[in-house]
Amino acid sequence: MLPAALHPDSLWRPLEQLVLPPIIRDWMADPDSLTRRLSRYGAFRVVPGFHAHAVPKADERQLLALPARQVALIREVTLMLDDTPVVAARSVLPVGSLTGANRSLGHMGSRSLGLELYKRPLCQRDQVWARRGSPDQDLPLCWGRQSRFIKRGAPLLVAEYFLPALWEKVG
Ligand SMILES: C=C(O[C@@H]1C=C(C(=O)O)C=C[C@H]1O)C(=O)O
Repeated sequence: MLPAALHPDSLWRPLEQLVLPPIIRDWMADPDSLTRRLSRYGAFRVVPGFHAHAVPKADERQLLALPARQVALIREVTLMLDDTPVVAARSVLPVGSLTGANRSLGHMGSRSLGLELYKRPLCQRDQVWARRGSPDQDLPLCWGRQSRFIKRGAPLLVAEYFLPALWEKVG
C-alpha cells in the first residue's frame, strides 16, 4: 500500500501545493538549469528520442492554452549521467514559439535545450507543476516536474521525470 503522497497522480498540481521530501523539493523547486546542476555530478549527456510535430496531450494543450488541433514540436530525450539515465524529459514547443531567434530551440539534437533557454536573453520559468507518475509504461513511478518557460516572449513546456537512479547519484 503506497503512502497517499506516493500514489500516481494523473493531474499536474502547482508545486507549492505538494508536500515533498526535502531533497525532492530542493531539485524540483530549483529555478536554475537542470543541465548545469546535473553536470556537477558526472559526465552529462542528452540522448534524443522522439522528435516530431504532433498534437500535444490534452493536459499539455491546457497548460499552454493551445487550441485543440494545433500541432507543436514534441522533443523527448533522456538525460544521462555517466551513461546512466537519470531524467526522462518531454518538451512541447508550439510552432509559433520557434520563430526568429527562437528557431534554434527546434534543432537542438543532442545539445541540451537548457543551454539555449539559460543563455541571454534569459528565459523565465513562470509556472511549475508537479506530479507522481511515470513518463511511459516502461519506466518506474517517479516525481515529475512540468515547467512553462517564456523565451523571447514565447511559451514552451518542459516536463522532467526524475528517475530513481538520480537520487542514488546525488543523494
Ligand atoms: C530546461 C533544461 O533543459 C534540459 C534539457 C532538455 C532537452 O535537451 O530536451 C530537457 C529537459 C531539461 O532538463 C535545463 O537544463 O534546465
